[in-house]
Amino acid sequence: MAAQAQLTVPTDAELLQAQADLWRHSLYYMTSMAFQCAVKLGIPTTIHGLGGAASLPQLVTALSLPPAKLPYLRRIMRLLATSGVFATADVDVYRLTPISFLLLDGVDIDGHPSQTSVVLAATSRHCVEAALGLTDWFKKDVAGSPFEDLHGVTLFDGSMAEADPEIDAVFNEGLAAHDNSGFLAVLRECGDTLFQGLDSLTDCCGGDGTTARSIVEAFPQIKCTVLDLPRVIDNIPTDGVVNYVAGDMFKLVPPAQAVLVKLVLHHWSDEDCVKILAQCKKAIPSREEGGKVIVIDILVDPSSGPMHEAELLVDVAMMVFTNGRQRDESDWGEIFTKAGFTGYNIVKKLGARGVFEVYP
Ligand SMILES: C[S@@+](CC[C@H](N)C(=O)[O-])C[C@H]1O[C@@H](n2cnc3c(N)ncnc32)[C@H](O)[C@@H]1O
Repeated sequence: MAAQAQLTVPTDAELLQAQADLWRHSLYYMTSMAFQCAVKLGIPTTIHGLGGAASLPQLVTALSLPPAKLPYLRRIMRLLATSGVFATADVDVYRLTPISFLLLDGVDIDGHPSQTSVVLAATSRHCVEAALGLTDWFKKDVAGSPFEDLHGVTLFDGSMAEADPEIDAVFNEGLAAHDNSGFLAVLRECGDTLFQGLDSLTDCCGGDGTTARSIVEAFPQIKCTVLDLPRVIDNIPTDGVVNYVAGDMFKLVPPAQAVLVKLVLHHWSDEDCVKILAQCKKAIPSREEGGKVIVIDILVDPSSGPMHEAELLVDVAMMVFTNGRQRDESDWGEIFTKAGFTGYNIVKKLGARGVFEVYP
């Protein structure tokens, strides 16, 4: 007879806590949907327009909602205030928090463009349906992500744009808003270590050149080149500040003293990361001549407290939506070694992101 595990019966207090935790885990999506609803209604921007704090009746009027919806709005706002999206200033009065500051339409806060499109993309029907397909996907022997398996298209490539240009635009807007945020903090916290003394830099997958332009602004001596796919580069007007090169990072990375790879590698499998980094290595001189690759990407770190849950959520999101993953230090060390690098240094952990220098 198979051995039966000995069950230790939980205490009453533990069982009551377990029931509450079970509700939380089963209903977390209510927070996501309430969050999406607040963004779609434009509540952060409306509170901002009302001077930074607003009562429920003020919100109902400003948003042109039926007055009978006020008690329902109260319940949504109460949940979102408990989750830190808003704060309560007084009874039934809400104000903005750092999260809702990131959701103001058309307001760029210290280089963080509005993140509304990130919320709309992440909570879109396409993404939620892909997550609902996780169980079926596990049972099938397929190579692509649950998103590809369900929708038959790959996120962020031409196939998505062809199948549904409208949602593709939301995803790309969300990606740009996400990736362009926080770079001024990198410049402030470790700009000198990373960029002082460099004469040239290639931003590999640098998109529209936003990052490269802020580097040149802070370090005008650096000759900056942005590499991206022809379909991206062909739509960028030349600006005289940065040199734009259309190409494929799997074939050639334009040579420079340093190559920057920011929020790129987490979209790719380990095998592809090794190929990309090997091309980056070919583009730079020896370590003695100052050659290095700067990698800025998510660094999963169990000691990062509440940040760690976010790191794990974006890891599973990568698994559901793409073929990429988030990596801990040993994962990063392994792909750096496999790509032929001799060492690396973690210059700083900024939020969930690690800033690495990787040496040839
Ligand atoms: C996640 S974004 C990069 C974000 C950017 N480094 C930033 O921090 O703002 C991905 C970019 O990689 C580009 N890309 C994808 N495949 C590429 C390839 N094979 N060669 C060059 N660029 C590529 C895409 O066009 C897109 O602009």
